[in-house]
Amino acid sequence: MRLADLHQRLADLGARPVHRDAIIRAWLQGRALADAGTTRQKVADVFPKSLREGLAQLAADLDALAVVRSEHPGGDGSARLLVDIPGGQMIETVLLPRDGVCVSSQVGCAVACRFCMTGRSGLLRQVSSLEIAAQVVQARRRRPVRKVVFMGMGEPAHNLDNVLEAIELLGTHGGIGHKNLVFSTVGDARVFERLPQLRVKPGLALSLHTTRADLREHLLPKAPKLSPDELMALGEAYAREVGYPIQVQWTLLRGINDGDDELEAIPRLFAGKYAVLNLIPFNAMEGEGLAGDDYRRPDGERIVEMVRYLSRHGVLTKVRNSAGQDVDGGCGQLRARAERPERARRLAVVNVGGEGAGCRAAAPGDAAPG
Ligand SMILES: C[S@@+](CC[C@H](N)C(=O)[O-])C[C@H]1O[C@@H](n2cnc3c(N)ncnc32)[C@H](O)[C@@H]1O
Ligand code: SF4
Repeated sequence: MRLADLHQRLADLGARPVHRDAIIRAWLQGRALADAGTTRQKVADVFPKSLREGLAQLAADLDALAVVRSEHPGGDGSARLLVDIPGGQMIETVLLPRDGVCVSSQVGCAVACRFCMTGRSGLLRQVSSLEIAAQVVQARRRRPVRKVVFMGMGEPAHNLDNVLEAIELLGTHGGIGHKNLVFSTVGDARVFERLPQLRVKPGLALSLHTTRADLREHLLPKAPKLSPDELMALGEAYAREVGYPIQVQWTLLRGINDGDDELEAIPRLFAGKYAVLNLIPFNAMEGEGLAGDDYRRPDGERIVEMVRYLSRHGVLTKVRNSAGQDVDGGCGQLRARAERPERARRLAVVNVGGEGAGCRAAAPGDAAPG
């Protein structure tokens, strides 16, 4: 369901724009639709009878957009939700520490990054704007939400209309600060055209992973063929326009993008740019045929060394640990496990202890970089 469908539905029930907006606000804030006014009495006073009578069914239909199948609390204060969406598909939504939520924008993903579980299946289905918003609603029913990061399953640039509609909705009626909406992408020309035109301009996280164009083409085989230099230039223009820095994402793969060559090239790439660097230690799972069979994360000492070197050379660098690693923290892993119960018993999460992939425990914008 998209916003136009909801508007039509409310109009058919006799809602005037002011009623419609009050109902959408109540929904996005995780309140009952019947509490859209300040009191039930007030709703009864101001809403037409047809609308009052239709609210229960509408609430049920909105609830069906994202149904929490199971909750998996992590030791770090996060919780992974396995969520059913209409049509028999499952997605992951992650409640982050410090009032954040990480939402999924697609079931599967066509970019096929070699280190990502979600990319293994290819694209299975787009997640609609209201299904994205419904993930935030589910989060708000559990805890306060002040930040929404699009770092769950899927590539937001490949579902742009739905993601941008969700961003506009969350940044207006949803009451989320614009820079606290974080659009995470491998980079796509359409993103850099469309984001500046939005009323609600989100923060931008750019999944770069390397300074080398050839390595990037290998790691992200179906990402648009924009070089790291081009991506940084496009990100820089957006960051200057909106006034908040690009968050450059770098999934750390031992022996692949953690070498001295990258360390020397990163400060050159970042020189003069309004950007911060998030190093994300690779999150792996055991088991044949699962993402990351060939990858490892660097050891802790190397990661510390990298942060020190980069900080000394003027790059604001943070290590971003994923939320809920003790519960299949890598993006798409919980879903994969749920879809393969017979295999699940043979699997074990390799990297436990609060580090890994997908949704950051400390989401971009959460803490001062450096
Ligand atoms: C799951 S993606 C979703 C958003 C978007 N498709 C993107 O790539 O930016 C969010 C982040 O998770 C990271 N990621 C995916 N799989 C990972 C893994 N196994 N370990 C660490 N980070 C991972 C990606 O590199 C990306 O920066
Ligand atoms: S990292 Fe992002 S773009 Fe790459 S496959 Fe996973 S979800 Fe898709």
